[in-house]
Amino acid sequence: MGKNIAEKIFASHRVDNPFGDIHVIRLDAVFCHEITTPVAINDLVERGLDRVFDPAKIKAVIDHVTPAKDSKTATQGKILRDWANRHGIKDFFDIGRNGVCHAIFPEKGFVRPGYTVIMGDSHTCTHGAFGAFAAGVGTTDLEVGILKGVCAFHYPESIKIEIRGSLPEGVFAKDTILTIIGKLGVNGATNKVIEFCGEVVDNMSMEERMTLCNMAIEAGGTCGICAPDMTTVEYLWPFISDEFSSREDALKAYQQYCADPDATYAETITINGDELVPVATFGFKPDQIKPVSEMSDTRVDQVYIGSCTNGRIEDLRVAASVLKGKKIKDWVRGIVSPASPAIYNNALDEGIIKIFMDAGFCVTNPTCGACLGMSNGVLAEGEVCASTTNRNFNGRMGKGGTVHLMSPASAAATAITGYITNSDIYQQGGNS
Ligand SMILES: CC(C)[C@H](C(=O)O)[C@@H](O)C(=O)O
Ligand code: SF4
Repeated sequence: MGKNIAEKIFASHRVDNPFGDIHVIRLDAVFCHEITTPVAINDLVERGLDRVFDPAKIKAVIDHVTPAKDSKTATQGKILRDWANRHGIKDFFDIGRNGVCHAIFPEKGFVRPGYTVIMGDSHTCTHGAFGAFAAGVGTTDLEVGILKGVCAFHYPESIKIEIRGSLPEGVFAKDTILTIIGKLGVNGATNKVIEFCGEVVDNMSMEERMTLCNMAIEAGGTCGICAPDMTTVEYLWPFISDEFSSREDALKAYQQYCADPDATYAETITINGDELVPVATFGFKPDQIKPVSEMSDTRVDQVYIGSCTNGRIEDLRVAASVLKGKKIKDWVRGIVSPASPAIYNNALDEGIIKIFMDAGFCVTNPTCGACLGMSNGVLAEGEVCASTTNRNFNGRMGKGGTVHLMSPASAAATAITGYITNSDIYQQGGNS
């Protein structure tokens, strides 16, 4: 019987099947950040197990609150930093070189098709964009991963989501995934892998695929996943050109992880890309969505552009194309956090940072910060934020605050009017 992508990855990484549907798989990478890994480190130290399975396969970054805002966050950073130094973890990204984990790790070429990756972070599903099985885990799994390089999973069933046709002008990967979550509901993919396919996905850049996979967890999915293709190979080529004699060879090797034509799925959903419109969330769950055009009476206090969902260069480019030559509304606080130093640098070189600043945005260093209401843009009670992030939970960006999730284009248009606004009003041009 044919296999889907996750089944192929499990088949090639399985080291044990101790009972039932529990499968122990070998890990190609364990990613770490300063919020969840210190808990695991302290526990391992206390148990006399202060070891790592392979320092080259562990990648660590201080990203959630950086620069540290208080003693507590400084200590969390210190625990991660000391641990990385003590174990010779070379891929450790500290202040000045750090960025949001799910932006910086792919950018460094750390994720490849067919890889298995865990991290103590729910948006680890982002890395499935590369045709990898990447899942967020809790402290115990993280400790086992760090020590032994393995992780136990329930054998995952997959939901296939085929997005046909093409996206209309002004509709983006973010609108697509929000619409999908709206259809699935926040528990619609619980413990399942969401395999995205179809013409729309085939035509997406790696950044757009990351936006898609990033929010799989918001429908309960263990991982989002896209089949590796030439777009994947092109993105990875600077990192893999020593391994393969040509891009075609790389593609051939990676295609072993594409789904078989007769693969089976728990469910198959077909979406017509041509029918999608710009959407935003209302309420406190990511499946509560409405067309942006129906939300024009929602006034916002803050607009945030950043995060592992939409803080990449293509996101900043599209937002800047909306903002160029305009000023944001006087009552709006605009904040943009490029998700990594490379993104920040590119945005500087392309004149994007200047466009943001001229429009009245504050530009922060690369960090999660405002996304989870920890720093650099926390909301006050009763305030409303239009945000390119992935969670609109009650109080997410600050106690008593409300978050409306949307694309960078919609967020930029909203900053200009001060009310939730469709970028159509300002933007003529491409979909990039
Ligand atoms: C801090 C971390 C545990 C958390 C997560 O896992 O998602 C954070 O990244 C978030 O987005 O809320
Ligand atoms: S940017 Fe937001 S969602 Fe992404 S890892 Fe950081 S806190 Fe979590």
